Amino acid sequence: MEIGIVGLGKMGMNLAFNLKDHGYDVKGLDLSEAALAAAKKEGVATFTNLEELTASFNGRRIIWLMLPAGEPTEKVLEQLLPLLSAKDIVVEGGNSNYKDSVRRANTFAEADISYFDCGTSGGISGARNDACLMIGGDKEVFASIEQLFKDIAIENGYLYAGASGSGHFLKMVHNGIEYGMMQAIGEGFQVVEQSNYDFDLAEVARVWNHGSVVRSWLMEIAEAQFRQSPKLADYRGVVAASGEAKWTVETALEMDVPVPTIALSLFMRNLSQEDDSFSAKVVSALRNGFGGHEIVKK
Ligand SMILES: O=C(O)[C@H](O)[C@@H](O)[C@H](O)[C@H](O)COP(=O)(O)O
Repeated sequence: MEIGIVGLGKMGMNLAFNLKDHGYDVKGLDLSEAALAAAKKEGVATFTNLEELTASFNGRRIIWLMLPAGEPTEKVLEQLLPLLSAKDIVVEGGNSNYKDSVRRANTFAEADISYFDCGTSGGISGARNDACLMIGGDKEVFASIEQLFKDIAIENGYLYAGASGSGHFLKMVHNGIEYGMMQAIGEGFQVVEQSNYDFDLAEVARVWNHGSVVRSWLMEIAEAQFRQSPKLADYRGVVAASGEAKWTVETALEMDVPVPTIALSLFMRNLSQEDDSFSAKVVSALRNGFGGHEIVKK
């Protein structure tokens, strides 16, 4: 089966190799020469533009996008639409907002092109060997390409989630949960680290990974990181947020569903980006104003 991967970044490249391992005729497109060379070395046919990529198929095209969400994905989809034919298939595997996925699926449906939103989890190693996939789109067309998802996913690691948008909806909520779990692990280890005991954090993570309620992949990652850098002394506590937890909170607000843990986890990341927050300065000024409490000056 021929399949085109647009975007040979960390995720796309490994997905291409995963597909290659499963006998697919993989075609890769990227703007980076280094990425194209790396893909070619592993037997992926490489392309530098969508026209040539789409023209290279012998039959029904399956184009899998693995691009940063937002503008890059939107632009490529706009360019791709006129190059495809009825019955072709698009799989969008980035971290897109599910509302964008619904809109895009409707646009492609007008040209009789099936559009699947595919929430992809498991990081780089997942993309390479055993992905976790949440897929939204037409059920019958999904059945016709189900083997594709089965092949690249871990056993039991794919789900036909429902109508368009449902795949990215699930991935959005998944990432909200991810934020909450990571924040809780971070807070717990701060208490452990600042206690009067002389704990070896890697060893704490190790024992929690064996039989405890909180054993998990995240805890395994914590163990590995603490082994590399026992107190993370060379790290700064600055954490980015790509958008999905924010969408989870926005969606929950629209639905009147309380998500305090996910919301606070998101706010903690936002706060981590500020060296010295203005809100804390205001609180300090107010406290000084009514109580004469000391202001810590620069
Ligand atoms: O399930 C996954 O494999 C992850 O969720 C993955 O998608 C990644 O971690 C996010 O892109 C990071 O998101 P943040 O930048 O918001 O932490």
